[in-house]
Amino acid sequence: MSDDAYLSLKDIDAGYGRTRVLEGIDLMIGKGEFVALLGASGCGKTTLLRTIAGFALPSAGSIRVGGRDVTRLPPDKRGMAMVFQSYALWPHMTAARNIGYGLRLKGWRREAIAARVAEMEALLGLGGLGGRKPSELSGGQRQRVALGRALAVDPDILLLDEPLSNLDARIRLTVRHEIRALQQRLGITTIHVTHDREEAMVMADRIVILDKGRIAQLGTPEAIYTRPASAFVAAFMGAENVVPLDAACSGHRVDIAAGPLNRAAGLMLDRPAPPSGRLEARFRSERLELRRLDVQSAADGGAIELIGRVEAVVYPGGEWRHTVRIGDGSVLVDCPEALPPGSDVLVRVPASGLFLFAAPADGPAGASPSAADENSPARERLTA
Ligand SMILES: Nc1ncnc2c1ncn2[C@@H]1O[C@H](COP(=O)(O)OP(=O)(O)OP(=O)(O)O)[C@@H](O)[C@H]1O
Repeated sequence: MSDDAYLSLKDIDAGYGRTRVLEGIDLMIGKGEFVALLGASGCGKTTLLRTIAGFALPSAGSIRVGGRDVTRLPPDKRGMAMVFQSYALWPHMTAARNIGYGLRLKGWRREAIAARVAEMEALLGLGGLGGRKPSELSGGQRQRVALGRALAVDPDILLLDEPLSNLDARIRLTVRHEIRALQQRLGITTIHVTHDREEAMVMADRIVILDKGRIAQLGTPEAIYTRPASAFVAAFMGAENVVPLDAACSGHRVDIAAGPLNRAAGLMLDRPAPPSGRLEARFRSERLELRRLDVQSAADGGAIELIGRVEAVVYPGGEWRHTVRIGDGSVLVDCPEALPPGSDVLVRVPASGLFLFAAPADGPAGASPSAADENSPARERLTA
């Protein structure tokens, strides 16, 4: 995706008044691609979408579509259509008139509009509902009317601003698959703003992770999930367990010194290791092993072993979720069998599920040996 990008953003800065929201955004999107913009509330997702749409002007940079510079063009000259979070349907108009709204603005003839509206109603499963006002439709139906209005004008690019966030959880699951299937059938280039990680994962070809107005990572769902480029992306993609470790690293090799919170370990990573020194280790709560500390086991390498004590155990469904105190922090560990609170345990994290980053100067937010509770198993090992 380089020279043949269909939509290309080059060095975009944008904001409101003197507040800068987006900084140096470079983004290339291929024709027919579905890209999700994912990030925490306030990181600039909607601002980026509005800038692409032409509702906000960038203070620097350029936007091109199919080789044409659209940076200064008004929204209706960009060949794009947007579906808003609130749907923004006209309440006094029927579903059919809402769908045909953009066509009327373009001066289409009445019969041509009726034919196109009928086509959209059939495409979106709205048959028989065209005569209803938005207030007489369910949330999912309103959302489809909004989508119909956007697609009716046959845009080159479809922009979706959290269109599923007002739907209840069950309907969202169906609608996300419907939108993705429709997008693939029509082959329409689509940018979808969401703060729902799973929604981005199941819908998009590629995901852009935004952090404070900058692109933190851009890649396929699988690449971002399995190879997060930073501690921020790892945490955002669910690797929220964090412990500090001291390691000597070289190439892909990581040798972790025994510490109050962990046993010694030697790992070969499938990616280059971070620089030697204090590391921030991140991992998800799944695909871990939880063992009683007093049960002897042969260390088979390929994993780090953390020393902790079970504080709480709950059953959210599927596996038991343990809160394990490690030093003065805690991690969540899911496993098929429950170990009771108070159990001294080893948490095994396989190298394949471990993300290592240089620790920030002010230290990671997770467990720290310095403040380890006097009675913790970690402390016992330290003083043994
Ligand atoms: N019209 C505005 N005037 C001034 N500041 C604004 C305006 N709209 C948004 N902002 C600010 O710009 C920043 C980015 O907002 P934006 O709506 O793009 O974030 P977002 O990632 O879409 O958030 P959310 O997920 O909560 O919708 C926020 O700090 C927000 O307060």
